[in-house]
Amino acid sequence: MIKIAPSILSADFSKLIDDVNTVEAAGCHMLHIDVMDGHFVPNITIGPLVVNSLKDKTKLPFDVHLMIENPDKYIPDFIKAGADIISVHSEACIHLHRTIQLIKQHGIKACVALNPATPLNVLDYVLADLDMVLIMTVNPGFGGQKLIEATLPKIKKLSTMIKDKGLDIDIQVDGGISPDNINLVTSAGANVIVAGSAIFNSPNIPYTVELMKRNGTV
Ligand SMILES: O=C(CO)[C@H](O)[C@H](O)COP(=O)(O)O
Ligand SMILES: [Fe+2]
Repeated sequence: MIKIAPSILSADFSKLIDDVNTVEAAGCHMLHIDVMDGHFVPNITIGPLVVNSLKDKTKLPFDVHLMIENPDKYIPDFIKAGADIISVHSEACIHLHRTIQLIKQHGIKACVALNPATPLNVLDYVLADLDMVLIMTVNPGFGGQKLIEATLPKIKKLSTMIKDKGLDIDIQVDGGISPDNINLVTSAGANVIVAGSAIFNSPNIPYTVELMKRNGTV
């Protein structure tokens, strides 16, 4: 079964909790929270204070996508704020193994995100420690971009790698995904689908979520 993770990057921040309640009622599975620092990516979004303010207002698990330099410094703050799974970018981690252990020591799930140009072999010696791998299908930094189709063979290759090793690891994809192209990523092997603009800019969010589930079923 695929899981839908709406990205609040495209929500209306002036009524954030209403938008969160809408996607929860629409049957989404987790809340994707994009954290950007203006250094690792050319955009600035939200920090632990905002994450914490949402925590007791929804039952959705918090999937925190850290697009920041030096993530080790902020991981404990995001865990205290309510993160249930944290994604760090391999490109931002000098000591990737240590960072993964830091997340897991706190008893939450760990995920490594890879930019479109980053090869899968950065995962060679850490894959078995992960709960999820995030394959970016756009260059991180902004919502509303077009899916880069060159990332599709990478999803497929990762799916084969995971099966060949007998591991149980989710494959998340993020960027440019809509009801019209979700089948491309799910048929390649992705099972956790992030969507920001396709969901929050939709005039009928429950219908769009339903369509994503239906079109994404392989
Ligand atoms: O991590 C991200 C951008 O760096 C966002 O999660 C992603 O872009 C979602 O937005 P959209 O579905 O509109 O592409
Ligand atoms: Fe994201």
